[in-house]
Parts: sequence; C-alpha cells; structure tokens
Amino acid sequence: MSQAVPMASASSPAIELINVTRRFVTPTGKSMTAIRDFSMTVERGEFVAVVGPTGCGKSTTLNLVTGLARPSAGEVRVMGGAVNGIDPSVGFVFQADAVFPWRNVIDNVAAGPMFRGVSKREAYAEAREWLARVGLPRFENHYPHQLSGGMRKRVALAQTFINQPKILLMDEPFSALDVQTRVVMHDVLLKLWGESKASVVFVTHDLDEAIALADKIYVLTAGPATVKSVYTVDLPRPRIVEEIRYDQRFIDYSRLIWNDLREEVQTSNRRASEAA
Ligand SMILES: Nc1ncnc2c1ncn2[C@@H]1O[C@H](COP(=O)(O)OP(=O)(O)OP(=O)(O)O)[C@@H](O)[C@H]1O
Repeated sequence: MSQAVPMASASSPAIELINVTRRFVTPTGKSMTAIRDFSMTVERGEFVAVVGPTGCGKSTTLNLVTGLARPSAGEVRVMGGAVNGIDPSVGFVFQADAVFPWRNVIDNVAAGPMFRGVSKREAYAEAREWLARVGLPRFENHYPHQLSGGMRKRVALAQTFINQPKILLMDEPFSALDVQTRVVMHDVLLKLWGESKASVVFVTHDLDEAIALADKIYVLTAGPATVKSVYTVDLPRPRIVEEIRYDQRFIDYSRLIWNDLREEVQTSNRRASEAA
C-alpha cells in the first residue's frame, strides 16, 4: 500500500520528528536502537537546543533531518514535507571545520554562491560582506591553517549564512574552542541568526551554552534517546552571552535543567564504567 506523502505548507513547523525510532545494525550484526519514540517540533525561526549524555543519540536526530539517516519507524517532516535527500536550504556547522584547506578564506566563503550559479564577481562581493559581518574583513587571503580556531569558526559561519539557510543544523560547533572564544562565538552566532530567519537545531553537551542560545531545550535520556523533558527559555533577546550568564534567571534555569539532565548523565556514566 502506498503511503501518503505530506505536502509542504507555509504554516507548518520547520522540523517535526514524530514518534521516530532509529535502529542500527552493529558491526557484530546485532540491532541497536539509537533513538526511540522521539518527538520534536522546531517552529519557523525558532532556536532549539538538544542536550543529553555522551553517545545518547543527539547526532542521529540531526541525521534524520538531513535525510542521511532514515527513520526505522515514525515520521520526519521538514517545512511540512517529507525529507527527500539533501536539501540546499539546510545549512550545517559541525565540530570539524568544513573548509577546503587548499583554498584561502574568501575562496572558501564564495564557494557556496558560485556552486549555486551566482557570477564570480557577485559571489566574491557577497563573500566580502559576510567576512565583514563575522569580523574577518582583513583575512580574506589567509589560508585556514593560518587562522585560530575561533577565526575558522567565523569562516564556517560566513560560509553557512551566505547561503541563507532556512534551517541550520549545528552539532557541537564550538566544543573545541576555549571558553572565552566560545562565548564570543555565541554572540556572533546570535547576531547572525537574529538577522536571518533560520530555524536552528543546536546539539551540545554544554547546558549553559544551550540556555544562553536557545528558545527551547530538549533534554534527552541516556541512550536509546527519547525526550525526557522540554524547557522554554524565557530570557529576553537580544542576548549578550557574556553578560546573561550572570543573570539570576539564567542561573535558575541552569539549576532546574541540570537536575533533570544529571540523572541521565549518571546513568550513561554508570553504563560506561560497567562496560569497561
Ligand atoms: N551509522 C551507524 N551505525 C551504527 N551505529 C550507529 C551509527 N550512527 C550512530 N550509531 C550509534 O548510535 C548511538 C547514538 O549515536 P549519536 O552519534 O547519535 O550519539 P550522540 O549523542 O550524538 O553522541 P556524542 O555525544 O558522543 O556526540 C551510538 O551508540 C552510536 O554508536
């Protein structure tokens, strides 16, 4: 029997995972469930963070949205429609930098628009604008290895936002940075996101990062991941991350959500030590 494919609609949420289960076959041939009966909604223009213990299934949720992983059960919708291969309106920023090491900064940033058929002149003019926006106007001729980790993340953000993604998927993008640089990058990201209308899913281990950035936080259980709880972060915007961390409401959210997350982290740690 053929299954009805939902039609994209202008009013539907940006992303919906509806009772999704995803199983994998392990190298020893056993079936393992990475996520189970998982439901999540990301409204248009919303910034959603996903937190959970190590290895619980956070990245798998992103792979389902990209179409890299298919649900074993349940349904995934993007902009109200079925996921159908890699969608050019979806942008990614991962922990590892997705730059071409043999290309200088501006060549890297201009690559997206050129790939979309924009003329070279226009693509480079756009790339210059985006480099200015991320605070790297004088580094266009540098190569990635000549930049600091924070600067490479600025390039990654310019490279992503230049394509005006409707959906932005971020998998621990700043986890390799030192704490000070990370906070600066949070502010750069919030500024760019505030000017765009992108719907964001931001996966992180760092609860304070999730609270500083997100409108809504999904706390996942120790694997197989399912949703343990969802919190709305009602902190005013625009936020200045360097300052908001000391706001009493921020501290209250941190305590409240950590109470919930701690149990899952402990379960995950216990399992890891039993397996060792
Ligand atoms: N392609 C795959 N084949 C087999 N198992 C997989 C595959 N992808 C993920 N898994 C397993 O699914 C589980 C969840 O992995 P996932 O990467 O989603 O977790 P995570 O929460 O993002 O991890 P981390 O916190 O370490 O980044 C893990 O046990 C992992 O080994």
